Amino acid sequence: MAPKVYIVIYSLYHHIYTLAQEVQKGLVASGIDAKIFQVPETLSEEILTKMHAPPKPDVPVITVENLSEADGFLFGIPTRFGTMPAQIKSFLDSTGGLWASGGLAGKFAGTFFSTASQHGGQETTAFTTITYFAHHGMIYVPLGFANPHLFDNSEVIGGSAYGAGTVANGDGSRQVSQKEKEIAQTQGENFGKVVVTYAKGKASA
Ligand SMILES: Cc1cc2nc3c(=O)[nH]c(=O)nc-3n(C[C@H](O)[C@H](O)[C@H](O)COP(=O)(O)O)c2cc1C
Repeated sequence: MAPKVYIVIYSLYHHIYTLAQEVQKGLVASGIDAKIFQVPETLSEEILTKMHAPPKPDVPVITVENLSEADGFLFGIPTRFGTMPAQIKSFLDSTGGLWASGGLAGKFAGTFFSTASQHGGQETTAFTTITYFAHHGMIYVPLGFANPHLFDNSEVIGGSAYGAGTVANGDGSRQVSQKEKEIAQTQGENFGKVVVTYAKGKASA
C-alpha cells in the first residue's frame, strides 16, 4: 500500500487550493497516495459574503481522526498578520488528544504559503507553525532551494526554503504563476521521496 500524505489547507480565494493541486501532483509522482482536505470554517456565511469569498474548494473537511490515517501532512496556509489564520490554528488547537497519546509523533510535516504581498510574512508564517510540529514530535521537512526558480529575481515569485508560495495581491487578483506551480510540484515530489524512503526503511526493519 502506498504511503499516505494529506494536504491540509485553508483557502478563502483559492490561491492555496491551486498550489495544493500542484503539491498533490508532485506527491503522486513520488508514489504517494495524496489527498487534499480543508480545515473547518470558523466564519459565518454573512462574514464570508462580506469578504466576497467564492464557494469553498471541492474537497472534504478534515477531522482530527483523519490525522491518524496519514504518514505525513503538507499544510497550505494563507498568511494572516504574518502567521496562520484562525481557521488553521483552531483545527491544530483541537489536536490535544493526539498530542497526549503521541499520535502524530514521527509523522512528517511541511508547509506552503500565500500572502498578498511579497513582504507579507511567508517565512514568519512558517516559523510560527513549526511550534505545533515540535510539540507533537513531528518531523519537519523544509523545501530548501530544491527548485532553481527560488534563485530567480527577474519577476515576483513566492516561496522560500520553508516551502512553496504565491503572492496574491491585496485584492487577490494575481494568480499562481507557472514558476510558483513548478516550485509547489517540487515540494510535493521531494516531501514524497522522504516519506517513501522512510516507509521502505520501516518495512524492511
Ligand atoms: C485578516 C487578513 C489578514 C491578512 N494578513 C496578511 C499578511 O499579514 N500579509 C500578507 O501578505 N497578506 C495578508 N492577507 C492576505 C492573505 O494572505 C491572502 O488573501 C491569501 O494569501 C490568499 O490566499 P487564498 O486565495 O488561498 O485565500 C491577509 C488577509 C486577511 C483577510
